[in-house]
Amino acid sequence: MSTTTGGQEKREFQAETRQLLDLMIHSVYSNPDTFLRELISNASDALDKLRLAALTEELPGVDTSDLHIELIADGGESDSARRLTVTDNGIGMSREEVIDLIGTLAKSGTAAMREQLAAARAAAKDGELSEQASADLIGQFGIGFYSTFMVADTVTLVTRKAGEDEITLWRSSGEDTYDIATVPVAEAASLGFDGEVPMQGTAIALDLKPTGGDTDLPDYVAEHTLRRVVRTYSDFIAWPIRMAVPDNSADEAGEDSGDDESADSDVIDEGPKTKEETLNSQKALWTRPKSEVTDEEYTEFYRHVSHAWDEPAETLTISAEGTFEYQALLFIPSQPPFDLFSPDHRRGVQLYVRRVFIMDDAEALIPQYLRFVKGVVDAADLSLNVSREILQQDRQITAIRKRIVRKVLQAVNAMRENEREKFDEFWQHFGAVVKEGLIADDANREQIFKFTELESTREAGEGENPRTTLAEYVERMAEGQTEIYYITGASRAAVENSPHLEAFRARGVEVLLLTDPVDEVWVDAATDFEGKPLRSIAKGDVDLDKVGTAPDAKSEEEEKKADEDFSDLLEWLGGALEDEVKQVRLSHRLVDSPACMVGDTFDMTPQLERMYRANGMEVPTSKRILELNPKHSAVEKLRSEFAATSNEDQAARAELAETAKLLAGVAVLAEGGELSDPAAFAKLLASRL
Ligand SMILES: Nc1ncnc2c1ncn2[C@@H]1O[C@H](COP(=O)(O)OP(=O)(O)OP(=O)(O)O)[C@@H](O)[C@H]1O
Repeated sequence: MSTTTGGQEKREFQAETRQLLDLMIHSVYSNPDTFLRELISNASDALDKLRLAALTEELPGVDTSDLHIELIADGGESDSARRLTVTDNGIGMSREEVIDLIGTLAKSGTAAMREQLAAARAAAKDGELSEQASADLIGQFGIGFYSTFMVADTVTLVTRKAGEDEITLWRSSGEDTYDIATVPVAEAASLGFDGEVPMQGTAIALDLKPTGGDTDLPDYVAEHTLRRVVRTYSDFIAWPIRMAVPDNSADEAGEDSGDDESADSDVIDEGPKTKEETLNSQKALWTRPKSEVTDEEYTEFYRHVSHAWDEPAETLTISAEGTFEYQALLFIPSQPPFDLFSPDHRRGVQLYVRRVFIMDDAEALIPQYLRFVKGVVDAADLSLNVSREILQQDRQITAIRKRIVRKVLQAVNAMRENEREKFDEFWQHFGAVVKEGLIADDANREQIFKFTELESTREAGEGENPRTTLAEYVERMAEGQTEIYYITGASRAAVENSPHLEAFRARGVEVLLLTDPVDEVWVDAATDFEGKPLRSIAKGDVDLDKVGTAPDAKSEEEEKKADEDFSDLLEWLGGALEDEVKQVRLSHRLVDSPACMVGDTFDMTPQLERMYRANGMEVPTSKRILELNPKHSAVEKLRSEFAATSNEDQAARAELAETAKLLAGVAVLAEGGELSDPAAFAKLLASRL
């Protein structure tokens, strides 16, 4: 909803944005300093974009001679009249961009944000979020511009998009609405902004909250505070961050200053003399040796490039000289972004060419399965005009990507070997993503397998890792076992209780329990490990005769007899259930359960079919095989009743067919599957109670 008066409007924030603002204003985030990092980071991006636009001649004639960020600290008349303004002469924003980017939360984040906020509120006492819960939320969504409301009562943004003749003012005190006004440049004064209107770029003026009281905020117009915050969080920013500071040099220079001194003396009456100082060192972090950079500097740089608020789990530096000269500074995050599995997730690292920013999210540098890796690659020999399409085919980029992949995989492996807890967290957050590499990256599959940890039926001892690598699994394989057994399914609880496992359990044979959706796919792509085939225990026939130790091994004669005894029943059932299953046979994998469903070796599992369908693909439903346990009383009863009746007795046969359908339904439920017609099954079951 909005009210319009000419170019001026009062607009309401979206519900999510309002909730977020409320969170910002009413819960004190543990580190209010970060608002300045966010503003400087945005300003730096705006300067990068302007320089790039000028380089690629999108915006010819734009002034890039003195691109910089400026902090204007105004102590005002009293504590409550202090104002800090952050300006940049970068790309600026159009009115629409201000509404879209500043007035609204990033679109991809809104739904996720809404859910998380609701969940956090539901979990909180009286709907009030704790400091930690707010910090977690802020941390996950990286709230950028809105963090200004931690320190300011009113925020005013004035901006002019490069190449446009309008200036837009946006103002809000973080409640339900914001004001927005757009005027032609010539009428900038009519905006009523009581600061300097930028003729290029953006100015963000913060009318600061008082320093005393409950909030206990630092004084963000004090020189020492601003110096400290810039040094701590933004030292590496490539653009100068300037501020006017008291100039004592004139006093020290004494008479030598001559004419200048007397010229300046006119100004002295207006207040103390100041000079512009650059507060940051501007050193690109990736050009500095790792030993000279502190962890804090890396952390802040990581937060700048990734728009994240967590700590990096690993920091990797790569440097190459010779034919392809480049440097890379890469990070493995400790927390996953909320959209890691969303198709909109932006992948890739920033690309620079000789310190000049070229593009964000250069996906050609990182494969999809390492999409969580963030950072910078600075390549010496690329054209500044390089496009995404060209990057995809560039030999140098291919070589860099290969090296990055190798380095990241090595780092993950080292983490597993040396830092168990860190690896556990990494695997919990990113394991399912890395496993996509088992499908997509044949060349590195072996390397990925080294640290791919999977759940299994093995009972881990106290303090032991409950997951296993394939190499560890192979070492423990039972006597006579030549294949790696696994079962896939929707959850551990579902697969763990699946009837398919019974014979394996009885023989003490370990089975991998694979419950990530991606597992369904990589097991088909990576058909073996160290020459041992991977084998689904829910597909094909299993022959466990020579594997492990059977508690009640049946002799060949016994098996032959069972086959003979059941052959008529099985044949008849094949016909009676032909709409539901493609075959009915006796099982070698059941011990306690009466029946289970299996697929043919190359059939898709029902979960995989569902996954493909969820992704909009058309997949026919493949019929499965019903296996019966001849030792189970229900199956034995079915056999004897079948033997005691004839085909002529239609009512009796219909009843037997129903019993078989019940068994088939039970088999699906037991593996945690979905019945094709639950209502019919329920009705049938109820009629037998
Ligand atoms: N000084 C600025 N100049 C030009 N555009 C800006 C400026 N500040 C913000 N923006 C635009 O507004 C967008 C939103 O900024 P905001 O800080 O809220 O989020 P962000 O930086 O994109 O990401 P995150 O929320 O993850 O920090 C930016 O992406 C940018 O397009």
